[in-house]
Amino acid sequence: MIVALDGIDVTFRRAGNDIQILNSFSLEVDDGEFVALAGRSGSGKSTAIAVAYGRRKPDRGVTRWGDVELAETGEKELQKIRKTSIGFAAQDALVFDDLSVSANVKVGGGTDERCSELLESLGLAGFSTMKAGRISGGERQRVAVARALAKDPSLVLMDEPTASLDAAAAALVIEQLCHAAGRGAAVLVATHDALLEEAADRVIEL
Ligand SMILES: Nc1ncnc2c1ncn2[C@@H]1O[C@H](COP(=O)(O)OP(=O)(O)OP(=O)(O)O)[C@@H](O)[C@H]1O
Repeated sequence: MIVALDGIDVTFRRAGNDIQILNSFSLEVDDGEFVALAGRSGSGKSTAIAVAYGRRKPDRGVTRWGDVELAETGEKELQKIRKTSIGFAAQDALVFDDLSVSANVKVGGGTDERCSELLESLGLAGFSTMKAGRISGGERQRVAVARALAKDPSLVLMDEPTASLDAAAAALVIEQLCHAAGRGAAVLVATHDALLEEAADRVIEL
């Protein structure tokens, strides 16, 4: 599902001043395309991902998922589309400590088979019955990635999905992102990771 941001402005108020983070920012990610959103810390990458997911309403500009314009669509309908078609992992992705690793992935939907396959591909097969509260930060990050991909979404939006990972674990995540684009999903990922930028079809600098 193509995601398009068109002429987006976002301004935050800080210490009594308005700071414009996004200024007429536009991007479009096509089906089957893997795009990395790069830029220095504080440049607005997370903000752009939040706008693309409809988590943050821009001050100006239009966001579209396919032919759905977010500002003109009710929250209930947006929620339905998110549930069926969008795989999202925030920078601080929520992992439920009291659920097992596999139950955490199943929260994202998808078949049991697909969830197991993702755990395997992301190097987590040995952890599937463990409570998520007992696994490491990097393992939690991969659980969040697996959950976002479990339903084979047609749009993938992630914020720094390899930030807590070493190169070997990051490579597993990157491979799954390439795989998602390969089966036709639009993939947009905010990142600082040079390996991820290298793997992307296109890098947009903020
Ligand atoms: N709700 C908010 N209120 C005020 N300022 C905010 C808010 N959210 C973000 N900002 C500011 O907007 C700027 C952009 O933030 P954002 O998180 O989008 O950057 P980023 O490029 O993702 O950074 P990083 O690479 O460090 O994660 C930062 O200076 C941040 O402090």
